[in-house]
Amino acid sequence: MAAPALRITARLGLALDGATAARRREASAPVAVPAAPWLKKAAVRCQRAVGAAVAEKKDAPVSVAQDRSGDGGAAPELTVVMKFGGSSVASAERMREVADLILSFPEEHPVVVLSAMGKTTNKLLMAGEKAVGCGATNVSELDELSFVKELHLGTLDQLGLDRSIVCGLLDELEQLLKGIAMMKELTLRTRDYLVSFGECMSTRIFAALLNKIGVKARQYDAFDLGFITTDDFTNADILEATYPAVARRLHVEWINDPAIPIVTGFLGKGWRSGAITTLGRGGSDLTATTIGKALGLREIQVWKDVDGVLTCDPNIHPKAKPVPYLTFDEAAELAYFGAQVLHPQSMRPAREGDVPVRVKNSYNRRAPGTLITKARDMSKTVLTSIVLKSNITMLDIVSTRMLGQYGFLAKVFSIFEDLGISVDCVATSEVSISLTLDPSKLWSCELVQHKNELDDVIEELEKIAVVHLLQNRSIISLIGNVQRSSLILEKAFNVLRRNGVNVQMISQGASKVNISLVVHDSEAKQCVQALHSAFFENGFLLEADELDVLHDGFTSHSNGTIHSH
Ligand SMILES: Nc1ncnc2c1ncn2[C@@H]1O[C@H](COP(=O)(O)OP(=O)(O)O)[C@@H](O)[C@H]1O
Ligand SMILES: N[C@@H](CC(=O)OP(=O)(O)O)C(=O)O
Repeated sequence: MAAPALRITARLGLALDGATAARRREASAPVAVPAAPWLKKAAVRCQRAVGAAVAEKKDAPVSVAQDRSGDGGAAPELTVVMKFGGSSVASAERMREVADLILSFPEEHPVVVLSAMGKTTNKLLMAGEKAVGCGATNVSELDELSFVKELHLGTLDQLGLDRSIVCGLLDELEQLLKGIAMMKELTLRTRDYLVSFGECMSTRIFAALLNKIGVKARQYDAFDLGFITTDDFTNADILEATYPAVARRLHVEWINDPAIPIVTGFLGKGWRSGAITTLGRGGSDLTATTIGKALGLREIQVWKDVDGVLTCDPNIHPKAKPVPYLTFDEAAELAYFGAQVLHPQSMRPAREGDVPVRVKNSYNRRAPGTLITKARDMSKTVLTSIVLKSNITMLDIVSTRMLGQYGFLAKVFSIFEDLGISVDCVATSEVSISLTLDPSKLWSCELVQHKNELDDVIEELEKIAVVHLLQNRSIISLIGNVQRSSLILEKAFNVLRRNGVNVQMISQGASKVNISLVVHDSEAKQCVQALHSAFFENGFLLEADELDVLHDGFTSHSNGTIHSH
């Protein structure tokens, strides 16, 4: 396709209203908080319990929880959010490590947000899918149900905690799966209820662990804490009412009875249905940033299993390295365009509340991680990170000139709006539009599988245009300083040309941090690897000063040339 004359990038997140009959799961009984006070005595017990578990590890010094109330009087303010993802709390040992990690910051008064343990969410989803076809009597035998039971009960046993902490939830889970088997149906609403068990159990176990070692903790289900969302099951958006509700509840209970809040990530309550909703896969990051904004905290820490946001997905390129600083815009763009490390919407509350986000490694706590803030010095920045989003559907739409340019663009986008389909990248010329469709709004399956939705779009578009459907495409996003776009593009296209890759669409975001290139799926990984080598491994970025000179020379002398590095 010829390169379009004018390029814009647009995102249309289109909400589907899922008003359904109200039904809500009863909030589970809160974890009992032992009488042990939030005081120095607790520190001694913490040292014994947690210290014993990790004392031999040289890189994980145990610092003991101090008297966090300072003068022993009024509770100090909550200071940070610490969010731990599934990989950070995947086992009893990991839970102990995370408890130790939290206690190693005695000066902090954290709100803790947890995801489900390990791969629990995937297992629950798989159990649900299988239950649809297996018959109610066979539900108890489902491997995935056994896995989830064994993981949680085994973890309680290893931590010396009472199995009753999750028994009620496990019974309820089995009942739900039997219900799915009887109905032979798994709706989006039921999926959310189903996966909620993961976070409900991990937080209860972790709160009980902290309480056992003498650190007062209080478990909260986000759907009871004040997380109010749209009723878009599996991909709900957080509503404004959430912020004051969450702030009030956490603040008042902390002041009256200081105990570390342990909050379920990922979950909310639909404002119309009153049912449990989820915030999209990886949504616990969004839970954390929402709490950070609600309470106006000093920092939001997102603890992962990598040393921060990396220059690319480490599964694509093992030489990916940590990016020390990012802006909210860069991080949002990176997440939106497919970097699994952060939830796409998670930067929004942090940016609105201007609360810095730190991405850290719970397996390597000394690593500095990535600090994400509103602004940073971009003067030496060329490229920050390369992101790949695969299995994308692309549409080339060429006007049949039945409409003027304005009418054409408006009509095309109104078709997507009416059908509730999100658009990722757009490149336009006067009479044509190329765009990619965003599969991320859909739950673990790609848009291309939703044949009817696509057929409807194409049928509507064909009333005003000639439409070509191009599947199995990938978007490679170059996140960086788009003020240096000529330099980035020159280098990128050199690499792509050397690798014989034909770029099918190019789009530069208005946010000035992202250039997106669309290539065929089959070439995409190899492209990212070659681009990573060129930009990050051959001293290219170390020559930023030199690039400055070249860049300035280029802009001030229009006939100047930039040498390929
Ligand atoms: N640019 C990137 N930087 C860091 N990690 C990335 C990137 N792209 C993909 N990843 C993947 O994201 C994973 C961390 O995100 P995630 O699994 O959601 O963490 P958690 O479950 O701990 O919240 C890493 O293990 C890594 O494989
Ligand atoms: N457990 C949910 C929510 C989440 O945020 O998980 P994680 O932090 O492990 O990506 C999921 O798997 O999507």
